[in-house]
Amino acid sequence: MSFITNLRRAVLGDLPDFAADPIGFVERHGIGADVPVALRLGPKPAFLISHPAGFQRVLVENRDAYGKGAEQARLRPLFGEGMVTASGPRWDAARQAAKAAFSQSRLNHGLELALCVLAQEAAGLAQTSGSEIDLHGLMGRLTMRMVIAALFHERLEDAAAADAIYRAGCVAHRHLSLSMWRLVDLDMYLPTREGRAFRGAIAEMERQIAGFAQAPKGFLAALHPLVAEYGPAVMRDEAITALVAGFETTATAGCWLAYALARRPDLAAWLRQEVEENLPADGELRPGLLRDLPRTRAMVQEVLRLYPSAWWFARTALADDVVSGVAIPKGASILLCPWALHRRPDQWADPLELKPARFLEGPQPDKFAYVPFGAGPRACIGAQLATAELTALAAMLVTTFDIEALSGPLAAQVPEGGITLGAPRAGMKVRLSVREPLRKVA
Ligand code: HEM
Repeated sequence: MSFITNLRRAVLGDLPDFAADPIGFVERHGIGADVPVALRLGPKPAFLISHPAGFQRVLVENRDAYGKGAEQARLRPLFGEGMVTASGPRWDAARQAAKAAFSQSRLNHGLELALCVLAQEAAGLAQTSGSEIDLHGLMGRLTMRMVIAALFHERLEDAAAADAIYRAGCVAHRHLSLSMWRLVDLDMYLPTREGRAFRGAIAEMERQIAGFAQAPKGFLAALHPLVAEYGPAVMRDEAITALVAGFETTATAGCWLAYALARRPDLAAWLRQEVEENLPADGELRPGLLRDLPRTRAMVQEVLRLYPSAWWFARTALADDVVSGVAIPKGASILLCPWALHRRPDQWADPLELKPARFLEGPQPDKFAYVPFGAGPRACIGAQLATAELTALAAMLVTTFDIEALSGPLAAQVPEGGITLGAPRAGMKVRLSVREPLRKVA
């Protein structure tokens, strides 16, 4: 090895290897490991965790010894002190307020609006029946509108506003993915093009959220006690947090779900039969119906097993600990990796096969072997919403369209592996052709 290579390795550790091929890196190091794997990501020690007992220890058993430390600093310009980045009493208060927002009745109303948006978008897609579509762009625009409808009870019918907030979400997400493994995020300090674009995206989201906050509904209305305690910036921080946490994760899952259905017409037909048997006479999807579609939900669960949008998430050790016999020093970074966990052959029969029926039959997986939404007190607040939205999306797709995959086999698709899993860099293309008369548009 040359002097430069040695120096680079001494300073950056495993970072260059990780950044060059993130998915390959965690597969090589993580799948099958029964203890935390020591890594060096920059100057700090780090550990990759991809076994159930490790998730259990860090997220539940000894959770007070792990915090959302340095890893979250990169998110602060965007999320401020929102729920993802906050800790202590501020986090506690936000979580309580959000629980009220996600109560069954509030959620149902938001979901009804999200389903109207889905029906509208399906009608739009039907007009271009037979054309080639890139799934990531389609799902991004669709889920941004659905999440805004579900959370803020706004249908965002103005196409220019919908486009602007979608683009802002993409820029913000891309910046977080690019800066994630840099030792210093210079874009935050220098007048670079990237930095300007990121700040512009934040400003656009703030502008639209300020508009929604003028007559707060849904999630924003539930934040009142928090605003009274912590001041008006809470509204901005929590709304951007929920929007960004909820949009790209759901879009990524929607992409893999649609592509999986395209590659597996047998599964699409299996789902279609279930949905058609349960759809009311007017053919409209409603929130209550989504609970009665076990096959469709199992498909969503299986897609989130093989393609978990949150394919890794991080903690910082706040105290020394021992995880499965390995000493974890205070200050170490912990990478928890659902991608590697969900593909363990000791936990899943045929782990690389898409088999939704595994969630309907036979023994269910260890609680800590399946964590697409995390676990413990900081598990995803939007899990129920995301599952409902994805179930509705699958139901709409199989009953409305024939989906033809144009980008090759599912197993050959390698996700980008940024801050969320993402789609392959080259995109995933499909052709959507209308199957039958469209459902009524709300
Ligand atoms: C398929 C879609 C989604 C996936 C896979 C997902 C996954 C996750 C995961 C794994 C965590 C835990 C991260 C950690 O422990 O560090 C999390 C947290 C969170 N998610 Fe989601 N999420 C999704 C959709 C949503 C939606 C729709 C919302 C909108 C409300 C949302 C809001 C949040 C928030 C606010 C947190 C932070 C919770 C806390 O720290 O207390 N997520 N999500």
